[in-house]
Amino acid sequence: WTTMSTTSSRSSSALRSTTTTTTTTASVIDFSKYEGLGNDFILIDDRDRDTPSLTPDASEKLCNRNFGIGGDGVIFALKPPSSEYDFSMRIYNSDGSEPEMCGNGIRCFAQFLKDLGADAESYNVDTLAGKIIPLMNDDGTITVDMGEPILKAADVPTTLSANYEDKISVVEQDLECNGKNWKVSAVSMGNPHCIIFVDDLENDIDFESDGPALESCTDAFPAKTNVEFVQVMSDTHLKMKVWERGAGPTLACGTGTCALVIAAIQAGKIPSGNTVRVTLPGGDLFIKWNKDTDNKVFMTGPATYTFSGKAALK
Ligand SMILES: N[C@H](CCC[C@H](N)C(=O)O)C(=O)O
Repeated sequence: WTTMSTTSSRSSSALRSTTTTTTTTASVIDFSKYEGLGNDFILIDDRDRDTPSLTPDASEKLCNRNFGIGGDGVIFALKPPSSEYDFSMRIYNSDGSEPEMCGNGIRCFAQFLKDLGADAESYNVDTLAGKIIPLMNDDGTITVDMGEPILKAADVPTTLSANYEDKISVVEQDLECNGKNWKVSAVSMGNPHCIIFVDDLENDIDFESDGPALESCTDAFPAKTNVEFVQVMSDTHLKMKVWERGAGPTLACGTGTCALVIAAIQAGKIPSGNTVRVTLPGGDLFIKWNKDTDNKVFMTGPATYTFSGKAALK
């Protein structure tokens, strides 16, 4: 893909014009855009590769909403590491950092595969958070087996002390950050989440200030963290706002929604055993934690194609 720009100049001695042609050659990539409750991703078909075809830096540039395509991250569909899997998924956040997993992203990933012609009902996907299994529902939603929550403090990772159930879970522990004292719960879904329960989402937090401060509170979260502020509406309905690690304020966070339901149950704010509706800025997700059986977390929600195109790599 080249742009031809010609400039002509007229020499003082003659009216001959000289044309110099400059060409700007940049490689061009094919992409598709998908979103899950407004958490939007650039999807790249790298199914013939083991590793992403784009660097974190190129991905960050593509996520720029003025100078690039725009997105909360770039997701790569890669060949599987073994016959145990159908595909591998890798993701870069919009700041170029690489998280272990992405809940809205894996639904978009599954829809992308379906639109590329894969016709399975479910997929075994290899991720940095382990095996994740999206199931395509007849109504167009996607239910994802997100695996088991990670509650052991050292594995989240968090330095906050464990204080619950065999002293492995971090539930409503004290943390001072951004000049405020917080009650923090810490859960990982492969990626770390700092969960804070508030009485009033709109008035109890200074989101644009508290969010980034907690995200980067590496004393408590050595790998930084996603931050979910949660208001309990009923035993089966929660409301949340999310400040994501490496992406900032997003309209939805699937792993964060799973994590906050786990934290709400661990903290005794809602009973276990139900499917919980979580209202995010971008819409609702439905979460079920099989706490007393296989300990797996299931998330159900939409994944929507928005557009495809070609983009210049800068
Ligand atoms: N920003 C997250 C990754 C994306 C997670 C979120 N978009 C989701 O839907 O789970 C992190 O650095 O852990």
